[in-house]
Parts: sequence; C-alpha cells; structure tokens
Amino acid sequence: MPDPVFSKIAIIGAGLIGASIARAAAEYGAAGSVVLYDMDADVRTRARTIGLGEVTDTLEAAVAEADCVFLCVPVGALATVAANVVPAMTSGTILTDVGSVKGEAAAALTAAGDGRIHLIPGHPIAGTEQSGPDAGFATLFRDAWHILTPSDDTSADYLAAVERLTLFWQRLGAKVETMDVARHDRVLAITSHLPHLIAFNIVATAFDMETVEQGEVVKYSAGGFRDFTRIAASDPVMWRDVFLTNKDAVLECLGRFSEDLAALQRAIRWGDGDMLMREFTRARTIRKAIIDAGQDSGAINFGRNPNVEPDTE
Ligand SMILES: NC(=O)C1=CN([C@@H]2O[C@H](COP(=O)(O)OP(=O)(O)OC[C@H]3O[C@@H](n4cnc5c(N)ncnc54)[C@H](O)[C@@H]3O)[C@@H](O)[C@H]2O)C=CC1
Ligand SMILES: O=C(O)C(=O)Cc1ccc(O)cc1
Repeated sequence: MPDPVFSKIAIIGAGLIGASIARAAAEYGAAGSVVLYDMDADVRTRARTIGLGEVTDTLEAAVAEADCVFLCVPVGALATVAANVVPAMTSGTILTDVGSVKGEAAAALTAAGDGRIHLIPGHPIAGTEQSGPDAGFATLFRDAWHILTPSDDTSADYLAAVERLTLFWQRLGAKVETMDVARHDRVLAITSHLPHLIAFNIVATAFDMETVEQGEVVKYSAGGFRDFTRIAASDPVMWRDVFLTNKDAVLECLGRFSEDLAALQRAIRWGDGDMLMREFTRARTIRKAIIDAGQDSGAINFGRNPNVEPDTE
C-alpha cells in the first residue's frame, strides 16, 4: 500500500460521515492513525466498541498533532466547533468539513481561522438516510464526487494543502472537483436539498390525509412512495440546519418548482394530455442522460450501505 497521505487525522463528529471517513482511511491506508471525538458520550462509547479508531474524551486531545481535522457535525454546529478546534491545532495543518451547505461552512471556518491553519471546506456527494457511528462504511465515497471550495489564497502552502486533501479523498475513491461556494449551494439546492424537502412533505401529506388509512399507506407503499420514505427518514437535525443555512437558494428553487407544479395541475384540470406528454418525455430524457453519464449505474452510494440488508417489499 502507498504511504499514508496524512500521518494523523482527527474526526470531530463520529456519525455516518465521520465513521465512514474513519473506516475508509484505515481500509485504504490514507491516514497513519485516526482519532475521533464526539460531544455525545454514548456515541464515543459506541465508536470505541466498533473500533473506529482512537476515541478521546476531549476535542483538544483529538486534534492535537493531527495534520488534518475533519469536522463531521451538523452545519449549524460548525461555527462553534471550528472556533474550539482551531486554537488546539498545530500551525500549517488543514481544517476541512463535510457540511452539505458550503456558504455557511466557509463562513464558519473563516471566522474561526487565525492565519495559522489552512481552511478548505468540502462536501462528499455521498450518503444515506442513516446516522450514527454504526451507519458508517468504508466504500461510501468510492466513485462519488467530493467537492472542495477552497478560498482564493494562491500561496504555494495553501495550494499544496489543497493538493494533499485532494489526494486524501482520491485515496478514499472519490472524484474531487473544486467549486465556488455560491455555485455549490445553488446546484445542491436543486439536486439534493429540494428533493429532500419534497420527500419530507409528501410523506407528511400522505400520513395526514384523512381519506387514506395509515395502514394502507404502509401496506401499499412498495413503489415510488417507498423511495420517498427512505429519504424522509434522514436525520432531522442535519436537514433543519441545511434548510436554515441554504435559505435563499432553496427558496429560489422552491419558487420555480411551485410554478412548474401549478402548470402540471392546470394541465390535469383541463385535460391537456399534450402538455403532460411533453413534460414527462422531457423528464425521461434527463433520467437517461444521468444514467449515460454514469451517475446512477450503482456506483453512487446514495442509500446503499453494503452492510445493511436491502428492504424487503
Ligand atoms: N448524511 C448524509 O448523507 C450526508 C451528510 N453530510 C454532512 O455531514 C455532516 C454530518 O452528517 P452525518 O454524519 O450524517 O450526521 P450524524 O448525525 O450521523 O453525525 C453527526 C455527529 O456529530 C455529533 N455532534 C453534533 N454536534 C457536535 C459538536 N458540537 N461537537 C462534537 N460532535 C458533535 C453528533 O453527536 C453526531 O454523532 C453534516 O454537516 C451533513 O450536512 C454530507 C454528505 C452526506
Ligand atoms: O441518501 C441520499 O439519497 C442522499 O441524498 C445522501 C446525501 C445527503 C446529503 C448530502 O449532502 C449528500 C448526500
């Protein structure tokens, strides 16, 4: 196996993403050692029991002498955690995160920065609806995009740090791209955040409908609705933070979505089959383009944890 990219990494937040980084770093030899900290004592105990790495009882002990620190906490907790982590870090090392909203993450890291640490926000475009240390698995990031949103610092040291972090994620199997923060948040608003909002909403609507027996919703939910319930099972704290911190981009998409939905509503009301055919045919073409681009060939890990039995219908 090639030399580790980092001799020691620290992971703050030992949930799905933190545990997956820990497992992948060990499996693919990307880090010499892995140290974790979580504010929840039960999570720390579990992380020790399942052997994710060394688990410390303080944040400071975890980050001491780490050459890269990964913040794997909900987006709303990033500012506080970053402010506590930076003073305990060694000069010249890297602070990154995995938050789903990069505007908020970049602001949190920048506010905590003291000029000694390389701040490189990041986002793995891979995950599942599960959370907690047991949900993590080593292959989560394989063939998935990892987006880095580096600052405009063009110093040789900073560029070398970005290069090293890129190598780390590539060692975990990810395809790394750099992107502007605002663009990231606009793209993810439509490709990830709005779909989650729609899933939360459709599941709530189905359960609130007085005309539908809840037992029947469960009994007949083998098709499309079942896919929505998987996404709607995602962690409420994480998703509350996503919507509160990517407010503008999500509201913009939601406005467009509502207009398009109203147009479909009108077509159904007036029996405009041509319009429905046009829209559904276009959607099918887009799906085909995604498959042809290799984005849904089974390589992307959304909701696919090889350690968990698939749902039986
Ligand atoms: N779940 C997913 O599919 C994906 C999540 N993300 C991002 O990854 C981050 C983590 O998400 P998950 O791993 O899914 O969540 P999780 O809920 O599985 O784990 C988060 C962990 O952070 C800990 N934590 C919270 N506040 C903390 C604090 N102040 N100090 C120390 N530990 C703290 C919690 O106790 C928990 O164990 C979020 O920012 C999310 O936006 C990114 C890509 C995919
Ligand atoms: O499980 C799914 O379908 C996902 O969409 C996972 C996911 C959730 C949040 C992210 O920021 C990235 C990926």
